Amino acid sequence: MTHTIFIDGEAGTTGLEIRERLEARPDLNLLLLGDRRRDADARREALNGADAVILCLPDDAAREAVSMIENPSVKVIDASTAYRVAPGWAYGFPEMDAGQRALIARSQFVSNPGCYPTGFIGLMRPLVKAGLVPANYPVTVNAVSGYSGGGKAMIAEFEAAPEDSGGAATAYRAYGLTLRHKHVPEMTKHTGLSRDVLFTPAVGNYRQGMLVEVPLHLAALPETPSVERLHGALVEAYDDQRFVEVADLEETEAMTGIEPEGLNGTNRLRLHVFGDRNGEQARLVALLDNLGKGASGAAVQNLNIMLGLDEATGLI
Ligand SMILES: NC(=O)C1=CN([C@@H]2O[C@H](COP(=O)(O)OP(=O)(O)OC[C@H]3O[C@@H](n4cnc5c(N)ncnc54)[C@H](OP(=O)(O)O)[C@@H]3O)[C@@H](O)[C@H]2O)C=CC1
Ligand SMILES: CC(=O)N[C@@H](CCC(=O)OP(=O)(O)O)C(=O)O
Repeated sequence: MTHTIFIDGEAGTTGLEIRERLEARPDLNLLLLGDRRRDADARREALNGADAVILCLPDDAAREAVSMIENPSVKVIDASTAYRVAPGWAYGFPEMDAGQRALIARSQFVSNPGCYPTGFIGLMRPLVKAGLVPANYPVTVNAVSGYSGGGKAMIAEFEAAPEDSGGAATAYRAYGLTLRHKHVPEMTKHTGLSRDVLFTPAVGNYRQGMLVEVPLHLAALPETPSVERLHGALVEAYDDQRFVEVADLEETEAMTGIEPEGLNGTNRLRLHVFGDRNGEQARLVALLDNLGKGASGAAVQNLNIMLGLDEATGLI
């Protein structure tokens, strides 16, 4: 059986990556609008005629697309921030809880997680659930992303020829300085924290890949958990998961650095627990491709789950 898929936003950064992952699949038929992709009538027809639609649009355009869908049998995956904490939408992070995959499978509306939240929730949710980090703990999350995270506009900024931009793009930029980044609500809600996380993102002068970090003073946590205990909680949470892995402690102890491009082109998320020798501090670090498990890879994984296909089809 062939399923018909429509990607609204097919020519954007996320849309193009999804298209690449789906185009070669014989089990799927892609509906492409080409030059008619901004035509409201063409979009409405495609949005209601496909078996599944993936919205790769800015938030307002995603809300508009959802309002056009009248066919209750169309499965909807939204890659934007619009519905990530909205009632009636399942959060598309299948590994985050034992029942999440089944919830995604039976939902009509699934919101694809943000790239930074995928790393952060992956690290923190099991620790909060295990009681190692209290729900009201003041958590800080520091992160760096490649510039493709900012979509077409940021790619154009960073890849502009010097003669067009008046000089080379910056090497590194801290942003989100008002501390009200759009990812804070989903990061807080889906880890089970009661206090907004303090999020300090940055963008570097490389195309894709990201590191998401949480530094912890272990003595400030109940029972001063050891690095081994934090690591054990993560290992237990992701046992047998294909796309989420926890690096061995021996491996992390031998590492002298970690680079954000290490999982590019994959749908994988790797979690590390670094710690000091006295067991007083830990540095949790998630590595992922912002366009892989952080966006397009995750969308394809959710699509497979929602259509009842092998979850790994078309993914690395
Ligand atoms: N880049 C990333 O790493 C990630 C992105 N996301 C989210 O995915 C969504 C898409 O982001 P991204 O691919 O980076 O963005 P881009 O800017 O690269 O692409 C956006 C696409 O949306 C289309 N579009 C914009 N406005 C409208 C509209 N009013 N009606 C119809 N189409 C419209 C554009 O069409 P046209 O081609 O005609 O300009 C373009 O194809 C965003 O919500 C973003 O937050 C989520 C996780 C990671
Ligand atoms: C480098 C950069 O600008 N990154 C984007 C996040 C990309 C992303 O995850 O998009 P969603 O918001 O849809 O999740 C930002 O911080 O807004």
